[in-house]
Amino acid sequence: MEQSKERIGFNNVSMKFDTQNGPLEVVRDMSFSINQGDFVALVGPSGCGKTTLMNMAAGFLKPSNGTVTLDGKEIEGPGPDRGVMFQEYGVFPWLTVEQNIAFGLELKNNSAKVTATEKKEIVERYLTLMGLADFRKAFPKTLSGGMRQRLALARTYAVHPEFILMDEPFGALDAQTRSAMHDLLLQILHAEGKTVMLITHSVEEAVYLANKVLVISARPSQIREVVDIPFPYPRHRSLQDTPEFNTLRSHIHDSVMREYAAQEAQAKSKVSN
Ligand SMILES: Nc1ncnc2c1ncn2[C@@H]1O[C@H](COP(=O)(O)OP(=O)(O)OP(=O)(O)O)[C@@H](O)[C@H]1O
Repeated sequence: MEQSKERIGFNNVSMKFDTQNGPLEVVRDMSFSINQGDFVALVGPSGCGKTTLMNMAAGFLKPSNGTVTLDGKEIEGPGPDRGVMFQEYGVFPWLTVEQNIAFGLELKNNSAKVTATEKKEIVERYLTLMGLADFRKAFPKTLSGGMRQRLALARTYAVHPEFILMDEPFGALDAQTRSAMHDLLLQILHAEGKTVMLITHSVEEAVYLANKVLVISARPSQIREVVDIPFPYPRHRSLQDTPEFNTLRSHIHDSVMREYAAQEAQAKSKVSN
């Protein structure tokens, strides 16, 4: 499939929530495309509406106005083509580590015909890749936050979704594991050619992983800036030490900080009114 074909489209999307304090306009008339093979990272101030946008792509929320489409058709609900990983990990506490990884494959079993042997191989592969092999029989509550996050990553990757939608997937990891998980994700994408939407608070992570970074404005959110990240894949960690990487990182960082300041100013003016 050609690289530039639109897969997920946000078309004049607006979102208003009814809250105890009246209507809250979270997203205003936003349009952007996620094309085949894109890795799109969304950065912006806390509470600006990034998770809301991801929920729309996942099919958990419908916009108040406008449409979110997949291959030109309006998204009506979640589907196995979109693997979603939320901030709060998304692992089932009543299943062991290996049962958690196998869970999505069992669901997929009906449609995509994963045999029992293949399922075992996939589970083993991700237990090893995520450093969880010694904990296969453990329940999530006995794992550290970082291990639970690795388990959630394993669950998301194991079902081989066409799209990976991730909300702060690496937030609970220590710096070394985070770095290893970045490289693992890049490897998987390189091998399997997926399309990714990532929400992150780390500008460095966004620039290292993505080919396009969207800077989202203070609420009501709009796209403040689209920054193309020109570094070819596969990428290596040494990229992060180059002047080109640092120039992009500081540019995006400044842009995000301006939006933080705008959001703070908005909040202060509400308090003083
Ligand atoms: N179902 C809902 N009902 C009412 N308000 C909501 C609902 N979902 C989200 N909001 C509000 O919409 C705003 C945007 O929330 P959202 O979680 O999308 O932001 P975010 O950019 O992902 O934040 P963060 O970076 O802190 O995770 C917040 O003010 C939140 O309180």
